[in-house]
Amino acid sequence: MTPEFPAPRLSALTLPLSEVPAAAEFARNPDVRRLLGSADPATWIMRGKGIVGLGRVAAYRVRGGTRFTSARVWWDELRQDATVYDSVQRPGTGLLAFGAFAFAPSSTVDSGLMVPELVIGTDAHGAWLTLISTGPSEPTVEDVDAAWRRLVRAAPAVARPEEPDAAASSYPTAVPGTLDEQRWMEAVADGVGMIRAGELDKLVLARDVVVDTGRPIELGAVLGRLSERFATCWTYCVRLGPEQEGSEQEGPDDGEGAGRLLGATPEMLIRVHRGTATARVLAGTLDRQDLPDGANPEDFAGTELGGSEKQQREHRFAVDSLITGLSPYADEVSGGEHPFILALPNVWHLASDVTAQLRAGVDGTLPSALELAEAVHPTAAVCGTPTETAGAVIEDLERMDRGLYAGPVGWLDGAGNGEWGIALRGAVQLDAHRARVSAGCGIVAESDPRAELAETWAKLRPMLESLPARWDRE
Ligand SMILES: C=C(O[C@H]1C=CC=C(C(=O)O)[C@@H]1O)C(=O)O
Repeated sequence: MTPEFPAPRLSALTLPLSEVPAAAEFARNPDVRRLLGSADPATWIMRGKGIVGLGRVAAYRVRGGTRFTSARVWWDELRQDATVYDSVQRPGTGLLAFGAFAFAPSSTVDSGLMVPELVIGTDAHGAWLTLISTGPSEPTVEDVDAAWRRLVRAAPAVARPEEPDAAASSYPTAVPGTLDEQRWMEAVADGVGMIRAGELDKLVLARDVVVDTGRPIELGAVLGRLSERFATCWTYCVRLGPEQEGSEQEGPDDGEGAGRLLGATPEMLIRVHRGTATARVLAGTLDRQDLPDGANPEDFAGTELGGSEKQQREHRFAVDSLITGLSPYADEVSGGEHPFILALPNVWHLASDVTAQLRAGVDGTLPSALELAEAVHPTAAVCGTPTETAGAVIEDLERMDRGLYAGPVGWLDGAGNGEWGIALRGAVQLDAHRARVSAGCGIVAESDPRAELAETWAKLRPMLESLPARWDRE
């Protein structure tokens, strides 16, 4: 596919936020959630820290089996030609792109990268701002000030979204997407049959629903709600371009926001910070709504998840697939032997944190976060074991193009650092007020279709409850 722009010549200037006069008020409380009211933000936020991108200076969109490689080639060219002035020098400073990649090589949905004009980042060490512009001349502090005034709408306080409507628990506006509930349970039963027949060990089957919120989706409110309620997840949002999945018309009249991917994922596919790779693998789920009256939540999760041989096995497949993908790039991979229980507001998961010290390749460079995302995607948390068999069975049984759901979403910088989550617990906007929301479940020999259906609702809930949110701007 032709790039939206060929790799342009870019210049980037990164400064500590405290050196940007126009950002003085924001710098006193640099919680990046305060930026969510700006137009069309790209986000990667956890506990109020992370990265927000505004505006765009370049984008690359691609489909097919070489989508990762093509995007890497484009990014390499762009970063080699760029002039970067970076006085902060931390992961995420200097040149940066947000990106999202389709789950399957056969997807007809675009994958790609997009480079924002302004990047505001915070980590444990402080806050910074990067202005990226086209052309070889160094951006000045005046340029940064002007871009801030043009692009940023900093709210005085963190978004305070309304509590969801009590009626929202019945999800009156969510209608089945590709398969209705009955047909999806039949697909799960078919999958269980194939596993029992020894055709594969594990399979992740997903389904989609379409939500019409009945009023324009207020993006800042939705992201604000997700990032507050799911503070320990990564709130992601990226729109690669105007003509994407769900666009019913082509060109500038596309439904507003069509193709935007957003959500709050608990699963870190791969993070690379200065030569160390980390991942948070999740598989094995328990709905918090299943907690019996009067039961102790920790004890219940410990017994039902930690003590379940079925859940542990489902989890092990996911960890093993991650380690297999990562091992060729690392001297040592550790973690995953003793899964822990991750408590989220809607569910508990079995979780493993895996760490690897990366090894330089034959060209003497360390693998980048995007290279590793390609190497480990798709893990058995979203596909199955063996990977190729599971991928083919998924296409056959789900009967849908997953699009960006369950693919890598995140960011990368010019030094190879980056964070790529798995696009779970999210939605793709179809137009101003409709979104497609997807969720899936790991299926093993003992899986029960009705229980798996209930699990998909538990995983759909975060988005379904967040979409209709309004933002109290007072
Ligand atoms: C595939 C999804 O979740 C994965 C991540 C955590 C737990 C999972 C499970 O227990 O099935 C899934 O592997 C999803 O949220 O759509």
